[in-house]
Amino acid sequence: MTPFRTIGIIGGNGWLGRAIGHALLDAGLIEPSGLTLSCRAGTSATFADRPQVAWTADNQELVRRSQVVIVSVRPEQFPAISIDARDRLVISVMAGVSMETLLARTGSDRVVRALPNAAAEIGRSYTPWFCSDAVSFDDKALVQALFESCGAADEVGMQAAIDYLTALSGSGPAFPALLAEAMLGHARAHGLPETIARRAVAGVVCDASQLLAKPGASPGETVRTFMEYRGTTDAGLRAMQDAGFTKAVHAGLSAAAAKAVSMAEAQAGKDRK
Ligand SMILES: NC(=O)C1=CN([C@@H]2O[C@H](COP(=O)(O)OP(=O)(O)OC[C@H]3O[C@@H](n4cnc5c(N)ncnc54)[C@H](O)[C@@H]3O)[C@@H](O)[C@H]2O)C=CC1
Ligand SMILES: O=C(O)[C@@H]1CCC=N1
Repeated sequence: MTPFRTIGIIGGNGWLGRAIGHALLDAGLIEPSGLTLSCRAGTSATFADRPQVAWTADNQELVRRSQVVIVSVRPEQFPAISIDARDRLVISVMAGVSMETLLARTGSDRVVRALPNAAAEIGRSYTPWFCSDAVSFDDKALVQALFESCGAADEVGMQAAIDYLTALSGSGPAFPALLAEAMLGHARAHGLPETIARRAVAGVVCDASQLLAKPGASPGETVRTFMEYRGTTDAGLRAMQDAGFTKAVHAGLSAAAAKAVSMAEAQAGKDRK
């Protein structure tokens, strides 16, 4: 199935742009000759194994060649990009750039605000997306297929949910990394050999966490089941809670969500000036 004939990724050389490009090609959603990527140098060794993929430094040229335009530059790089993308389906994956800003700066009325995460690189992103009124039923099916090539995806009906989820699932891959780093530091301080410490931490954070992916699994029930042993895990969980674990997680998510909102307001403010 190749539902897209032409797609362009502005910032196709970046972490997320590259991951999306690879996912689309690997899923067979686009032929290499239908994919155009832009970067400031105008060429890159990325996708060298697929020489039909086109590179350009000219983002308007990318728009000209593409029915679907994905914007994947950093939010602070977006104001420097001047494109007229009317009649194109525009998909932004940028954190903290509002629908209103995207509509105003791209000239398109068919705009999607999506928030994948870094696990797109391994086909395991969770990507919520929100769209403007003019996005058609067929466009929506394409957007869902596009992000399912990177993992799981859901349309959400409220833009505010995207700002919130920017924090929860967009930034999310960094949070288990922080937990793993804290565990590693503790294991090292207890004299564990580095290899064993790393294997033990990966065993917990990457492997044992998959218990939560079992059908019907519930994080709350898992915690309660462990606590019922009144043993080592219960002692550990209680000490973590007493030290403010849940409070720290909630504070982190609130700070990240507030940052997404303030970034969007700052971009909109620049447009009003
Ligand atoms: N990396 C992540 O985990 C996630 C990133 N995002 C969003 O995705 C966007 C991209 O993030 P990353 O890929 O991580 O950043 P990145 O810095 O790796 O990639 C951005 C790319 O855009 C290129 N670029 C900058 N200006 C350009 C221009 N005028 N024309 C063409 N290319 C240009 C840069 O050279 C770079 O290769 C950001 O807005 C970020 O908020 C969203 C969710 C997760
Ligand atoms: O940290 C950031 O701003 C971006 C958005 C989500 C992940 N990375």
